[in-house]
Amino acid sequence: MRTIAVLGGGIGGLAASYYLCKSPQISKVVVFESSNRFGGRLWSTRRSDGAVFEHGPRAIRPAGAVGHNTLNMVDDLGLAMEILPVTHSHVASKNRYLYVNGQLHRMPSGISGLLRTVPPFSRPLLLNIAMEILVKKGTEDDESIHSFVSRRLGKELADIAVDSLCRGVFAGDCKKLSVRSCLPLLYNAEQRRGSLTLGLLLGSGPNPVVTPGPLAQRSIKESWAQWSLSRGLESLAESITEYLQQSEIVQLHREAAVKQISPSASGWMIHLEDGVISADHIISALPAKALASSLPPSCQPLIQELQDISTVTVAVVNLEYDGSILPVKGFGHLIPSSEDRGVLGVVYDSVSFPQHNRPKGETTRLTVMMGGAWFQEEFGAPEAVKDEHLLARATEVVNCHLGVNTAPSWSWVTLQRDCIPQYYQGHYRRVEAMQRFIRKNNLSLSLIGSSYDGVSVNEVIFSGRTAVEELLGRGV
Ligand SMILES: Cc1cc2nc3c(=O)[nH]c(=O)nc-3n(C[C@H](O)[C@H](O)[C@H](O)COP(=O)(O)OP(=O)(O)OC[C@H]3O[C@@H](n4cnc5c(N)ncnc54)[C@H](O)[C@@H]3O)c2cc1C
Ligand SMILES: C=Cc1c2[nH]c(c1C)Cc1[nH]c(c(CCC(=O)O)c1C)Cc1[nH]c(c(C)c1CCC(=O)O)Cc1[nH]c(c(C)c1C=C)C2
Repeated sequence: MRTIAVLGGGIGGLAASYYLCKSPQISKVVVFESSNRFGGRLWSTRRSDGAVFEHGPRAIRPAGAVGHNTLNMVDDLGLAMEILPVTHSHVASKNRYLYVNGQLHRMPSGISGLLRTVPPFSRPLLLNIAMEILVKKGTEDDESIHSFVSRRLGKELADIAVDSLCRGVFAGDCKKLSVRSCLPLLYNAEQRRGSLTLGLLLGSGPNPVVTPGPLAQRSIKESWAQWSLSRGLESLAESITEYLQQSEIVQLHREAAVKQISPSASGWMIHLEDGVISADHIISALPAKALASSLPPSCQPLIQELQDISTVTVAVVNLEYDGSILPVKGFGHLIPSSEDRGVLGVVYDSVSFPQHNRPKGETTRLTVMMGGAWFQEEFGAPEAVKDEHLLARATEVVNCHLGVNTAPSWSWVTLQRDCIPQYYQGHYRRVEAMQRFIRKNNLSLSLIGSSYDGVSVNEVIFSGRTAVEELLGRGV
């Protein structure tokens, strides 16, 4: 008879609860979420005319073990009918742009793109790739992404392409982010094969294996590059919530902020605003700093490591324009920090997912993402920044980069505060130290969510599954 408390009702906490309630070994699962809704960063607006806008994640990758795992869950939840796939041959998969020197440049792709000199790069990228095989293996146990890529592929690629990609995934600074924690595939390729090219061709070590179910098999057969859901990605969180509500062993609490957790003879006492609940084990899916502020002083070394995990704030501005206004078609464009520090990129949502456009009359939906690691220096303190200022900057970018001089017919500004953890150099050591502390002190505590081993929705869901498997493996 075991009670598991799940702290945090974002996709990480929901996924862990989903896996827990599939196990006959568990008798009770109690989920605590501080806000009035589940889903955390998964947040979709469904307008009454049928249009859908994402204020958080907008597309999930189907590939690999973590991608198959999420699709297996989607299938199990009965959401397969709602899936919106984007195949590799779709224009949104083929075309991604960089905005450099005041112009949009299509990112090189395919063999022909690598053989030619494609601006903004000054020579064919195949040369960088060919030379990479000859570069000696690094000696550091971790390195910034910028330093790693400069060393192996050249400074130009690091300054433009990799700088932009880090902004388009982590909203972060590639000179601070860790290659080992953010791009483990590339780090392992160098470690195991001495080269990225060889590592990617020959494989670079064991990966988790997940048997693809029918939907994941369909994604392979049809060559999907990304997917969303017809009612937006928040419906994944809503479906898990509905599934959990039907389970007799799950209790879901909204507006239930965890204030303090303290050890007890059998596990933990969880202190809320209006009461105390006991649990045998805690799965924390809280942001690292929120967990740090709840832990007892006896956990000081763990508290310190958790507090030291930085996060960044992203301003997300959804824009809708009447008509078809884009000069190019594709996923969107990224902006390197050398071009504009404050604006990270623009997603052309209506190209990837036209199904989310309102059904009547042609419209274009865009999302401008701003801030990230540069938020404070560009916009000031997040609590003081005005929505009108963010909206004005976003529409100015659309005008300047895409030549759109009409005003949007609809807009929405969201400030996603402290939303993407930054895995700085040495992050892997921090995670190892936290796990060591938990083991050494026999704490009945699992850490999941985006603060530790991957920020994508797939990785966060997989972290929930792994924690539950480890817990059950210990015979809880
Ligand atoms: C703008 C943006 C775009 C993104 N785009 C993509 C994308 O395209 N594809 C992709 O795969 N990923 C994307 N991501 C990343 C992904 O969405 C997140 O990393 C992931 O959703 C994080 O899930 P989580 O459960 O770890 O954290 P969260 O969603 O932050 O959940 C944590 C939960 O804990 C709750 N909480 C906090 N404190 C307490 C407390 N004291 N007591 C109780 N509850 C508490 C919070 O309210 C929250 O609900 C994006 C993220 C952002 C911000
Ligand atoms: C401009 C800012 C951002 C854009 N998306 C995100 C930010 C901060 C957040 C984000 N995007 C992706 C992920 C998940 C990563 C994963 O491993 O699945 C997250 C957290 C997906 C993604 N987006 C881009 C890339 C290269 C990736 C990685 C996966 C893939 O190759 O599909 C590029 C990209 N992101 C944004 C734009 C405008 C853009 C490129 C044109 C928006």
